[in-house]
Amino acid sequence: MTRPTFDLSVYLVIGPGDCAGRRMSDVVARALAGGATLVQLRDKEASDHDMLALGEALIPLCRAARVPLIVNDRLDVALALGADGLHLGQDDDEAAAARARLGEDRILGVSAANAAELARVPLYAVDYIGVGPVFATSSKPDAGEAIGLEGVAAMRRLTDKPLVGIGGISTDRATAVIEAGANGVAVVSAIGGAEDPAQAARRLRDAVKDASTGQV
Ligand SMILES: Cc1ncc(COP(=O)(O)OP(=O)(O)O)c(N)n1
Ligand SMILES: Cc1nc(C(=O)O)sc1CCOP(=O)(O)O
Ligand SMILES: [Mg+2]
Repeated sequence: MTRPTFDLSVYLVIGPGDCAGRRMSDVVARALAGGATLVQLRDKEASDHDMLALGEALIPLCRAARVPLIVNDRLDVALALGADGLHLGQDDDEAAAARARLGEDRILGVSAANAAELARVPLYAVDYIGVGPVFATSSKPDAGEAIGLEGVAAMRRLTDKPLVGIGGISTDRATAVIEAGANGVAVVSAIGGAEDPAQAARRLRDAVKDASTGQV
């Protein structure tokens, strides 16, 4: 096994509570049909046991779409599930230790909102950086102050690592996030809360593609 290739363009971050009363697996299936390029299972309330069951429902969908499945926060669940990767924040497990347990064949992402947080990231150990909240969000009550597009641009100047913007990103705002220097957009409500998750994913993907081809 080698590290899965991954595409940050349209990164769906999702849990059962983010799906407007629908089954999470149905929403994820629709998002994948529309072109979501990466999926993260994120449920802050679930037990590890329940998280594992949720992940087991997503694995076949993601495998069929050849889209990596990332687990939020929980290294042991990611390993038990055979997930493709793990996402850690500044207050989660330490990234270098996580890399040692994950091995070289899984994707590891971390969050960093500014230069001070980036300085704490062992860049050699990580594959991408989640940057946010770019805009105000109601999907993460403990998110800090929005860093804005200037915050994304500042992070771009500080590192060559792949960056994915997160927080309050809609289709209308995706272009600006890419133009500010992100390689992709991570969203909860823009897809999870959309009436048509496939259409939402498709529109985000088109917006990211158009904005990316405009970059040098
Ligand atoms: C792609 C991506 N970027 C950032 C985050 C946020 O991670 P974290 O700061 O650990 O917050 P929680 O998601 O754990 O509440 C993310 N999950 N994904
Ligand atoms: C999971 C998460 N992390 C954030 C960060 O800033 O690190 S913001 C966020 C929630 C993003 O949800 P929505 O797309 O609905 O705004
Ligand atoms: Mg976390």
